Amino acid sequence: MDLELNTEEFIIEFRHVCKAFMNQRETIQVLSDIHAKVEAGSIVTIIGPSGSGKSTILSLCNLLISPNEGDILIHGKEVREWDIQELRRQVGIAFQSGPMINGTALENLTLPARLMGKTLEHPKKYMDYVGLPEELLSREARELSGGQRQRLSLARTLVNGPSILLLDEVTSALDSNSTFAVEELILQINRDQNTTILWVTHDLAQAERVGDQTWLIMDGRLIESAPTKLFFSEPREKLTRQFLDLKREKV
Ligand SMILES: Nc1ncnc2c1ncn2[C@@H]1O[C@H](COP(=O)(O)OP(=O)(O)OP(=O)(O)O)[C@@H](O)[C@H]1O
Repeated sequence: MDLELNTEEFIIEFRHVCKAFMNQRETIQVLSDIHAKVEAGSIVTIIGPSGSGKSTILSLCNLLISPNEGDILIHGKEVREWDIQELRRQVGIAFQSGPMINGTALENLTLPARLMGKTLEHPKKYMDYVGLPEELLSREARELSGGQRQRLSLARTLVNGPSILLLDEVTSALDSNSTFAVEELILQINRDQNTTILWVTHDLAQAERVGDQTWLIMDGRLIESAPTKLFFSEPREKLTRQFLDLKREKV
């Protein structure tokens, strides 16, 4: 993995970002005036009700979709000014479903390197990182269990040595042991390489365990952004207190 230490203070900046989706009948406003900064090397956990716009925030950061209004700066440069391949090398993304191409686990793992015209030197290292046995490399990716596929997907994201990692519910398909192992792995990557992480999760305990900063998104708005410990112990906003109370009642 490349070791690229970030030296700037803020690695991601959202400047009054709005996103709407249009279908034939209507325009659906999904994000409204998201204005926030992310410190280099930090882990931001993003929580909020289903459909509130959390995944949309991630998709904007590596230009899977574009904002309708506002700017998103990555390393100080607006996303739409980036060379798309370079942006996606810098900004890795991993999803809950761990989508795979047809082929072996090795072919999946080496895909990002091959797309960059490179060879992946030590595939076993990545398998070790994510707690998968080397023997799985020769297996068809579609034959792997959901949990194994997720870990492979995460390993594949790490191959380019991204300075930013976007994680969308990456542990929700895993059992609790695997969840802790993957969390530990992600924290290790964050520590070792100063990787900045935006981590969408439904699991409040996880958000509290792993976050430096936590954001609550509701109805496409950033309701509260605070250091994680404070966010959970002394939330400022009434909506945050209500959301946390509701979620805790359900546990
Ligand atoms: N490509 C799209 N076209 C139209 N609507 C979309 C599109 N992507 C997302 N949406 C809508 O935007 C809203 C926010 O979706 P998003 O996936 O960001 O929410 P979320 O907070 O991540 O939800 P969940 O926690 O359930 O994953 C939803 O109403 C969703 O239906």
